[in-house]
Amino acid sequence: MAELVFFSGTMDCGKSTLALQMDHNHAARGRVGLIYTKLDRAGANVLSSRLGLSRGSLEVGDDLDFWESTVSRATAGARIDYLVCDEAQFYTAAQVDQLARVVDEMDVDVFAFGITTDFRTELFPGSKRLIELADRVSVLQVEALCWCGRRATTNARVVDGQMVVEGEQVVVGDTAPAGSEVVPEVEYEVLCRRHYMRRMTSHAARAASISPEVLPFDLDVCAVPSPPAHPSESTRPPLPITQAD
Ligand SMILES: Nc1ncnc2c1ncn2[C@@H]1O[C@H](COP(=O)(O)OP(=O)(O)O)[C@@H](O)[C@H]1O
Ligand SMILES: Cc1cn([C@H]2C[C@H](O)[C@@H](COP(=O)(O)O)O2)c(=O)[nH]c1=O
Repeated sequence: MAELVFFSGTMDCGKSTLALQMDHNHAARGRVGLIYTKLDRAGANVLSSRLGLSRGSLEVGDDLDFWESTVSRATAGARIDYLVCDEAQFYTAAQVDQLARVVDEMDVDVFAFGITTDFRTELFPGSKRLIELADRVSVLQVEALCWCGRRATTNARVVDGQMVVEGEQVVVGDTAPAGSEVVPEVEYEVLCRRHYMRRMTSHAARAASISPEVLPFDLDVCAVPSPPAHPSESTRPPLPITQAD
């Protein structure tokens, strides 16, 4: 029986890589699928992974009706066993309903991939509907890590070097590679919840650790360890929020 599965996680946890692997594995067994994505960083009609793999794909526009499109392809004689749907957080709730209908009425598997929450820690519309409707929600096993070494569960947006919590929900962008000198206008950084709440990006933590103003505080708290973090970090006293801003 076909399934609607939502593979979810933070940015940079391997979703697009898994999407390409799922397609590869199913195609290798003779199944026929369609690959969809929306607003991939690499441009329209491409599903790309940071591991360097990419594939041509169908671009999802707001006016795409997955049900109509799948029915018309099948009616024209195409065989469709599964749909791979990347960047599904950007899909509309109606499109997720259409995907569920494709699963239930056409027996086509739908493998959807996307981040759950935006830079404000609020659900994206597509992810919200997928969590509501999916047969399974699978959190990716590869954990993206916060700079402190804890598991990252949030996606912070950094504009001109400052973490922001207001703005447009959709701004296509990338996470900064470690040690990168070039700072784009908008980038993202995955953080653990506690450092998200304190607005403590790796850059802010590094700045705090070298600022003379933090000298009266426990410098160890402000130090920027290279992951994995010191195991005792979870027992350290919390940094005052004012220091993180
Ligand atoms: N140079 C590299 N060597 C090994 N793994 C890498 C490298 N670059 C990226 N990765 C892996 O790729 C993951 C990001 O994959 P990607 O599919 O682009 O993520 P997502 O779609 O979730 O944003 C990283 O978490 C890391 O595990
Ligand atoms: C948090 C957040 C992210 N985005 C964008 C940034 C990227 O283009 C994609 C996520 O892609 P990935 O393959 O999972 O890295 O989403 C956004 O538009 N708004 C946000 O709040």
